[in-house]
Amino acid sequence: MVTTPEPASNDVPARDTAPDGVAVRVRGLVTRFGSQTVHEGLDLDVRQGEILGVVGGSGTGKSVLMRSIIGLRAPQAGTIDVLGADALARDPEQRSLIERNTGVLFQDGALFSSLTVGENVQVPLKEHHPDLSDSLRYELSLLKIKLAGLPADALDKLPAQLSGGMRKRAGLARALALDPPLLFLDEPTAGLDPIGAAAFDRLIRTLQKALGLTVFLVTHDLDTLYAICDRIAVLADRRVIAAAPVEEIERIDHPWIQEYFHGPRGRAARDARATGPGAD
Ligand SMILES: Nc1ncnc2c1ncn2[C@@H]1O[C@H](COP(=O)(O)OP(=O)(O)OP(=O)(O)O)[C@@H](O)[C@H]1O
Repeated sequence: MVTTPEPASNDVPARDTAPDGVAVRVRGLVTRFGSQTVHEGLDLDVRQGEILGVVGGSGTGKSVLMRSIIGLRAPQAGTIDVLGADALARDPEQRSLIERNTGVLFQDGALFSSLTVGENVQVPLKEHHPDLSDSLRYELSLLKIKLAGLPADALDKLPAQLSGGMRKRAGLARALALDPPLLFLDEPTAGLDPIGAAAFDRLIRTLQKALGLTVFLVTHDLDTLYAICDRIAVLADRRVIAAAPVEEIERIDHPWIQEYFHGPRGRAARDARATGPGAD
C-alpha cells in the first residue's frame, strides 16, 4: 500500500490504532437544538476493524452524531474519544490528528464542483502534506481513484460529468486520500440503483478488509446492513438502544426495530443475503 510520508518530527505523530480496541468512544452525549433534545446521554463504541451500521428513524440524530464525532458540531454535554484523542478539544494539534486519521463521505459526495476529480482528491493532500511534490500528489490521487473503482480518465473530469455512482466513488477516493484508518460514510448507497448500491457495498467491504479500516456507516439501506455490517447500532428514544450483530438486533422487542427489520423490505434483504452471491 502506498502511504503518505511520515510527518515532520515536530509534528503530531500519526495515530492509527485505538489504545484499547475501541476506535471511537462516545459517552453521555447530549445534543439539543433549542427546545428539541436529539440525544440524551447517548453512549456508543465503534470497535477497531469493524463496519458499524448506524440506523434509526428519520430525525433520530444519526447524521448529527456523525458530525459530532468528526468535530463539525459541539454537543451540549458528553465526551467523544477518537483513536485516543479528545474529539471535542479545541486544541489544533488534537484536531489535526483526528482530521488526518478520518475520511468522510457525505451523502452527496460533497465534491468541489469547479475542481476536477483529481484536484478534489488532492485537496486533503495539499492541506495536510503541503511539502509533497505535484507529481507525487498526482500519482497518489490516481491511485486513490483506481482504489475507489474509477477509471483513470475520471481524474480530469468535473464532478458534473460523472454519474451519481461515480461521484460517490470520487468522494470515497477523496475520503481515502490520507490513508485514514477510520472511515465515516453518510448514506453511501442513497440514490443509487440496486445494482450500483450492491457494487458500492462490495467495494466498501473489500476496501475495509484490504486496508484494515474501521467504518462508521449511517444508512437506511437494509441490504447494506445485511451484506456488509459487522454490528448495527440502533438510535431511538434519543440514545443508542442496542449495538449488536444484525441477528441479535432483529430479535429485540422494540416497535421501531420490529417494524424496520420484520417489514417486507427487511424480509427481502434477509432473503437476499441467504441466497445471494455473498451467502456462505
Ligand atoms: N443545524 C440544525 N439546526 C436545528 N436542528 C437541527 C440541525 N441539524 C439537525 N437538526 C435536527 O436534529 C434532528 C436530527 O437530525 P439528523 O439529520 O441527525 O437526523 P437523521 O437521523 O440523520 O435523519 P434522516 O434519517 O432523516 O437523515 C432533526 O430533528 C433535525 O431537524
